[in-house]
Amino acid sequence: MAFADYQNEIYLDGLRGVVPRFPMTYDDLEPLAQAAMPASVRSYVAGGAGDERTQRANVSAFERWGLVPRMLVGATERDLSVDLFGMRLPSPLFMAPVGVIGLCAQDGHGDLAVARAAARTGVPMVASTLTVDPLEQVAAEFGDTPGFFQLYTPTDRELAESLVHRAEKAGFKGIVVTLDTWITGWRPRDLSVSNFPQLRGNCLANYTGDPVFRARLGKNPEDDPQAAVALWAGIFGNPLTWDDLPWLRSITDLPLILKGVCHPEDVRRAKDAGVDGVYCSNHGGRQANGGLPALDALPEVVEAADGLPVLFDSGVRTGADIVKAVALGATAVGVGRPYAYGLAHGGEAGLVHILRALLAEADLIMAVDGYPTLADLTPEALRRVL
Ligand SMILES: Cc1cc2nc3c(=O)[nH]c(=O)nc-3n(C[C@H](O)[C@H](O)[C@H](O)COP(=O)(O)O)c2cc1C
Ligand SMILES: O=C(O)C(=O)c1ccccc1
Repeated sequence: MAFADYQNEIYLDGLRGVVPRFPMTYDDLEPLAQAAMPASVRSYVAGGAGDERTQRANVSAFERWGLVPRMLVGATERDLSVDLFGMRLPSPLFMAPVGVIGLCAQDGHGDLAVARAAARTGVPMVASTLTVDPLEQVAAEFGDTPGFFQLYTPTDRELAESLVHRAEKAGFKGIVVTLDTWITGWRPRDLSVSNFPQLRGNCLANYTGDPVFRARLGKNPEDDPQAAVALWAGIFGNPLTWDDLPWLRSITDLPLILKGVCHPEDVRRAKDAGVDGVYCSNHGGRQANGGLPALDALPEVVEAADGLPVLFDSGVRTGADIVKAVALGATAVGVGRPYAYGLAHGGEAGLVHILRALLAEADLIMAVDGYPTLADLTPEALRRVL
């Protein structure tokens, strides 16, 4: 089935008097989703670092590129599939790791809903270390869609290894190590309400259920949740350096991807260290304000990667954005807030809708503009608008 068929489905429903339940644009979705979230979750999800200029710039960076249509191509059938670490995926789209996504669902089990949406759509989930439900239960919902585990590397190496080996055993197909969040950025929205969800004991199941974590705690986390949070806060952030990479590489044979890499020299060093992919992202503008939009870092990252897969996120809001990121060389393109909002507003069905809408739009743009495959989408397809 082509992704564009979603459009036909919606118009055919209309002939039966059925109007879509979910919004068709991010701008329409955002306020509805925010209204559906408790205030503490809303500020955490919506907010970013500083005055959020980088967060906004991530989005507006896409407006400075325009696709040039090609005619008489006959792009009646499109192929959006990609090869990623030897796996064939139906499209380049994936769901970026969002800690606290669990709390975005009305029933408080959003991680499981995301995993089920991944199974239904073929859009992979990168599951955060910070989930309401443990990684084993999340992975059990993936169906045939590959899933990736995002590691926040704790300072305790034995705990890090335990998390990675549990992820392997649970069937995850790759480990994404996030490098830009060993310390939390300055986030005025969360600071103004003095609320950081994890410090209130949320989304720590991967830790509290871990044998190494429990041994370190020396008692049942259930008996002393405050002690568990204190231990978590003490070991959460590991300021990794290049010297740690051989160890990280040695603890898994799964594809290893480094997230937060935006400088070409860092890409080259990552390659030398034997990683399988780099992930160009500025964490959706949540960590450091004043930064370059992630999209503007992408071309240099792709050049330095020199054939190594490049995952990308930060600011993707539309199908057009997916197409542009691919044209600039991304192998796979992630969304964060769009799917969190789809889930918050419409549950699993709302999330599936958002993914299908993004893919339908991307597919239809490739049809109209005459780029039938992702290989046709090169920087040549784009012009700078300003
Ligand atoms: C609420 C929230 C929580 C996040 N938690 C994580 C996380 O646990 N691990 C991680 O690597 N990135 C995390 N991110 C960053 C996303 O993976 C991604 O880089 C970012 O959301 C992309 O930008 P976008 O929201 O503009 O699409 C989080 C983002 C949001 C919005
Ligand atoms: O909020 C985030 O973006 C995030 O990934 C995170 C997770 C734990 C601590 C600090 C930030």
